[in-house]
Parts: sequence; structure tokens; C-alpha cells
Amino acid sequence: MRTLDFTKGHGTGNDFVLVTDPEGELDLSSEQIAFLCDRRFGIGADGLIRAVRSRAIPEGAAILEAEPEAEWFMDYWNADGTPAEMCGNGIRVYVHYLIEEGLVAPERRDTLPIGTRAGVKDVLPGVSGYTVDLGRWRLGGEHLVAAHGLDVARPGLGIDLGNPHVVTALADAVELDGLDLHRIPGLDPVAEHGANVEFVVPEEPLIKEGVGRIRMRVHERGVGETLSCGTGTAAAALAFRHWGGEGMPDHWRVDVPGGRLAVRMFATEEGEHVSLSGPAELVYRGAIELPEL
Ligand SMILES: N[C@@H](CCC[C@H](N)C(=O)O)C(=O)O
Repeated sequence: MRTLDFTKGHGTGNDFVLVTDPEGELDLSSEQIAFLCDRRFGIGADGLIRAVRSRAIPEGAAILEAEPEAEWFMDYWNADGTPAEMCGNGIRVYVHYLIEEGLVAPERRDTLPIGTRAGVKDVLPGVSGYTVDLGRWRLGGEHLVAAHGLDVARPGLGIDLGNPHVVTALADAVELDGLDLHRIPGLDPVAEHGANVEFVVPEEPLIKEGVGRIRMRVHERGVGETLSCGTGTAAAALAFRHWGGEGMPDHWRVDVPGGRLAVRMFATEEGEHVSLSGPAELVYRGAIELPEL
């Protein structure tokens, strides 16, 4: 058995095990990752983030050719041991971790470019949290979404933020609170690579002082229901703006069971980007015996 040092962190209750592996020497299997994320037998988390230098992981080495500044790569794994392209809460926690561990130099504390499987994302440390530019997004197809607690399947809109989402609007808070997300929502048609499924309702009023306000619950691909999903909140805000049409704001406040996140859409030379702002916390450090699974 090996001993693995780890740090536990979260962003609005979406929690992660973080491990440092600068030279890419830690060969964690999917089973070991699922063990570490298990809340009864392991540490417990929604996902695992390996801090690895971009040059030490094949996906990162490819990124470095275009973005030599992206020294660090967020190697993100869901709790079931499957890799994911992006994590909006995880990347804020990851940058906080890099800073606290002294893995990035103080003069690099402006915008930090981070390699991910969904390309390089710029993260900006702020006074009360971090803002990540999630980059370009794409509208996808329509699905019918079935979930326990809903009488009939509802329409859902596919949105790609590097990772896949399907967003469904519900009638009201009673319907949202009545959902049982222990079981995976059904999608028709099925999403080719699976999807994170967001259920959303408007707050009353929907728009206040130029800010759109919605509430969301999520079933994450590879995890189950989580207290928050950063890319999911961006997808939910984008879907609501799309459905609302003219007059919808570019600033959104999204309440999730674990807290509150801010989403903003803004123009860039390459087209519209969407950003996500919110807190990042590190809560404890420890060491665990890692079984050879
Ligand atoms: N919680 C994350 C998303 C993590 C990955 C997701 N489960 C997937 O498989 O795409 C977030 O904050 O964005």
C-alpha cells in the first residue's frame, strides 16, 4: 500500500480531493479514484483533481504548443472514476490550491491560464473568490427529460460548455424541491457521452436591477446529485436567456443548494464568452492508505 497526501476543498459545496503530482508520476486507476471519492470507504468527494504540469500529461503537452503560459493542468475525474473535460467549481478550487501550496509564483497571481481537457481557461483571483472565463459555448439539441417526482417528461435544451449539459425549466419551486435526483434522469434522445442535467426555476421577480435570478438543482454525470455545478449554472443561465429572448440580461445570479454563483456573458473578438464567479475553500489536509485496486 502507498500513502497518498491529499487536500479536501469545495466550491459552493461541490467537493473535491486534490492531490499534487507535478511530474505526472502518480498512476491512479479509475478504481482508486472511485475509492478515494467514496464517502463511506474513502475520503468522500464529488471528484478528484490531480495538480500536474501540462508538459507531464499528454492532453496538456498538446495545449502548451498553443498556450505556453498554461504551466498547470487540471486533471479532473468524476467520483465514479471517469474523466471529465471541465469543472467550473473545481477550477476555482484548483487555482486556490495552487496559490496556497506555493505552486504558482506570486507575480503570476493575476490571470492564471489553466490547461483542461476543454482547452485553456483563464482564472482571475478576486477579493471574495475567483472568476473563470469558461470561454465559448454552444447550443445543442432538444431532449425530453424524465425524472422521479415529475408527472411527465419535460423539454430540455442541450448546451455544451466543454462538458455536456441539458437544462430543463420547471414550473415552480414546489416542483423543483419535489424532485428525487437519487436516480439518473432519463434523456430522449440519449446524450452520446452522457450529460449533466440541470433543473431550473425563476426567482420572483426573474430580473431585478438588471440581474437575472434563477434557482437550480443538478444531477451530475459520473456523480449523482451534487450541491452545485459551476458549468451547470452557466448552462442554466444561458438557457434562460435563450428562452427569454430580447431584453434578457447578461448578468445572472444562480442559487444552488450549496450557495450562490454569478454568471456573466460578454463579447470577445472570437465571439461571446461566459464567465463564472464564486468562492473556493480548502477545508482539510490528510493522508490515506491507497489500496492496489
Ligand atoms: N461539478 C463540475 C462539473 C464536473 C464534471 C461533470 N460531472 C461532467 O462529467 O461533465 C462543475 O462545477 O462544473
